Amino acid sequence: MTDLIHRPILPLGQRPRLMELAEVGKVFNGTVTALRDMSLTVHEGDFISLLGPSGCGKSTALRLIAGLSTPTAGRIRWDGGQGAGDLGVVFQEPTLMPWATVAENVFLPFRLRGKSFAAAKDEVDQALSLVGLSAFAASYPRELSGGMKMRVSIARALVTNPRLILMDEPFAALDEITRHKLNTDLLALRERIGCTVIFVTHSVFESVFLSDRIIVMAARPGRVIEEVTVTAPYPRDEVFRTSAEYAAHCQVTSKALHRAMGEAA
Ligand SMILES: Nc1ncnc2c1ncn2[C@@H]1O[C@H](COP(=O)(O)OP(=O)(O)OP(=O)(O)O)[C@@H](O)[C@H]1O
Repeated sequence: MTDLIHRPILPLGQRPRLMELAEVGKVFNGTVTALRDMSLTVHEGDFISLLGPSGCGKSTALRLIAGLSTPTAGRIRWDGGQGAGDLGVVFQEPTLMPWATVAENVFLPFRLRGKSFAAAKDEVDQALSLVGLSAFAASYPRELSGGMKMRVSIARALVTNPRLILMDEPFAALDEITRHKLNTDLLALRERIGCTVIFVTHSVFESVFLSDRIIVMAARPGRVIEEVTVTAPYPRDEVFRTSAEYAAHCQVTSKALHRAMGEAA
């Protein structure tokens, strides 16, 4: 079986640069400044959360990085250039094709590139195994719970072995227990394949649990206010979630978010 590449995750400060945003801005219709002057360097292995109130430009930033929208100012640059399959995207809705099986849904990024199912089967099997859904390859989305649908969406995002996975509030619509479980599983997945993630969330608790870097943003206009580093080591699990260390990081991040929300434009 072709292995999805395992990329080693180096300690913060030693990671090679993957891509960067340099003074990136987005103005809609010449009037709405969705994002102003965002600079961010992403390193291989980073788990970065974009955290902020509604309207601070989190989704806009993600869409710009995904190439779904073009900046009106600044530049986005990938070290070594950006190739096909370098990006995987997970949205809040799993956006699965209801008429296709789980395996066919995960195969989609390859189908769009003209690859046959037979040629991609190893990767599809392995992605499904990574999200714990091997037994459901032949099932249809309607047969799955909300959490399982989201796992399919994650498998689809990582099946091409992307250098960067973008996740836009993927667990926001799920109940808290499922959300905690998927948070833990996402970190376990990261340990196994060494992926780089940019994750959009409204939740201080979720951002601290998952990330080693939290970019705190403010609205009107959308902009970065400060960066919080979460130094707690990985792997993180339910023990970490109930630890004093976790509570302390949540407090620091919460204060940063309050500063961001209190700032005048
Ligand atoms: N296509 C668009 N046309 C006009 N304005 C837009 C468009 N997309 C976003 N905006 C505006 O840009 C600002 C930032 O929106 P964005 O969706 O990036 O924020 P967000 O932080 O992701 O918010 P939420 O947490 O509510 O999803 C908002 O004021 C929004 O109304």
